[in-house]
Amino acid sequence: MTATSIDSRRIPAEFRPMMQAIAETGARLAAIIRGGRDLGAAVGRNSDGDGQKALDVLADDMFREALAGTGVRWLVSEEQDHAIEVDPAGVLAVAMDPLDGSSNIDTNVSIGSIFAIYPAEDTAEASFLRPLRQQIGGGYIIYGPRCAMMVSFGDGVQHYVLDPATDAFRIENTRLMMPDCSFEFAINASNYRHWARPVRAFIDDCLAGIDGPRETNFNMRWIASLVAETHRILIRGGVFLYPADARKGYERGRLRLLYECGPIAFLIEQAGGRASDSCEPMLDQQVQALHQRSPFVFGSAEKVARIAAYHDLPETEVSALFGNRGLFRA
Ligand SMILES: O=P(O)(O)OC[C@H]1O[C@](O)(COP(=O)(O)O)[C@@H](O)[C@@H]1O
Ligand SMILES: [Mg+2]
Ligand SMILES: [Mg+2]
Repeated sequence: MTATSIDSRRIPAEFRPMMQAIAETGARLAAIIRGGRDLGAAVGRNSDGDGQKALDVLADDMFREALAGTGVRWLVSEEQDHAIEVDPAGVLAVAMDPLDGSSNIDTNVSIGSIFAIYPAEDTAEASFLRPLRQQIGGGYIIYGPRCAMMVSFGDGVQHYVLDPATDAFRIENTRLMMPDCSFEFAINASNYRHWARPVRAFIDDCLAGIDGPRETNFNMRWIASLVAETHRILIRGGVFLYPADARKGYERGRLRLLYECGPIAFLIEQAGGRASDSCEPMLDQQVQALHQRSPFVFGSAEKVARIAAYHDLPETEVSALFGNRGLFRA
């Protein structure tokens, strides 16, 4: 059996061995997901208290083994409490969500792997506890009807698709730009009662459709796989929200800053969109802890700016009926 390859012509030389390892592991995982059984079996809990499925653990082991000897010094994973020194001679630091969307494993819905790349420093802390804007690369692999990869090294987003006939990730788009307008929003609406007023007000105004202040009908989507939502938004536009809410443990949202929000925000900005923690640009955030969570909003630039604007409204206006909100007065 030949090894999976990736068209590496647009990948800077220093990242090629690492990207080859990520591509090979992604293709192996795609094959396992296509044919596997019991991948969704519960096997334990990670340091953050999240349940681990068999595929979470398998993906974590596979990426860790594959990245040895590829220029990676430090590795952080959602499934590991602490950073691991993979190779003292490495010059890169990689933070990974090895398997994103694990609640969807049993249901045959798209899942993925997410990675953020930083320059390696002398310690794991210095390599990862830094502003997200210091990323030098980031991307994801999506295991869906097609296995595809989106990756950026700071010069646009490259879109690859795994061709099953050749076992090669061929490049589909060398500089993907997301549509700047769309009428789709993604949020887990079952949490409505727990949201802060500005989030409720934004969603109320979308739901009011043509009869509301936006005078437009919207569609709602929620896949519960960050990678799948990102892929749709990069291809078709729209906006994603996982805000902070009043549930215990969700005061800072659900998604992890270092290996979920950071790399997705990096890709979205590179594709012409915007990403925030609801108010401030996501890439301006400073990572304080490896498994820290953050509220996360991303997508078409205008929508992300609008959501931040709702947070600036005075309390009386977010509580008011939409017709009275200052945002919609001439
Ligand atoms: O189940 P919820 O609260 O809707 O959360 C869904 C979110 O959780 C996640 O599954 C978290 O990722 P993991 O599966 O890697 O823990 C995201 O992919 C998704 O956006
Ligand atoms: Mg995840
Ligand atoms: Mg995960």
